[in-house]
Amino acid sequence: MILTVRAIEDTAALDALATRIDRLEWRDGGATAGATAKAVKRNLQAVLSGREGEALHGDLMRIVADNAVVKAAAQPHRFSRLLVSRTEGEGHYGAHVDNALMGKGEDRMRTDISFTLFLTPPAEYEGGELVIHAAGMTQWVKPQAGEIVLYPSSSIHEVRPVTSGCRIACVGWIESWIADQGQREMLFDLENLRVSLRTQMSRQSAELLTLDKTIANLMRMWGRR
Ligand SMILES: O=C(O)CCC(=O)C(=O)O
Ligand SMILES: [Fe+2]
Repeated sequence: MILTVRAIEDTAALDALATRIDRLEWRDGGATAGATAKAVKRNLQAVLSGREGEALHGDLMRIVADNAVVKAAAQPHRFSRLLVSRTEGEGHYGAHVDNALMGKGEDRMRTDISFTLFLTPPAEYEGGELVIHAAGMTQWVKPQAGEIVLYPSSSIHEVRPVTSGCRIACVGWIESWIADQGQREMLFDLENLRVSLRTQMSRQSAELLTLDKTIANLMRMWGRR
């Protein structure tokens, strides 16, 4: 499942983030890629370790992790550290697969879902599409600024060369309670059904209680760290 979620609604909030990101220091993006991905990665990455960088990291994390649709679609157990990348002047990230395991020690995690929070309006740069090669079909995405694209970490994907302008994006990974993407999709469908039925009937109705029970029991059956 490839999903686009609107996460930042107002342009003032996007402008404020852009201003903060502008003040950060940038390094070669190759430093944070796995061995094979490094060879195809041509972009810059913000240093998020300073005081302002950490504050920004916290705010970006809240934008993603507190989003109700992200929660329902991804069933997150753990989030990776986020990266903020800048791609310009023919910069790109060639076809690659993300590392299956990331982080060290306590933070070691499996990557089930990859996501990109797009921070630049699409009219401000050419190219820079995120291209996801799912089984049997290829999807090109270049959404609005403030939208998050979630896609399976198991897919081959790439960022097309940015031929003019500059593309700023925030990327990260999720370890889900539900490792299997088919099971995750079924739970997401049921969750959406529940939200829609709640607008039509009482929460205490037998139908909604049965749905609550089924969702909870499927989570118990499929939920794994
Ligand atoms: O910038 C993007 O949209 C995706 C970046 C990516 O694939 C990665 O960092 O592994
Ligand atoms: Fe990637």
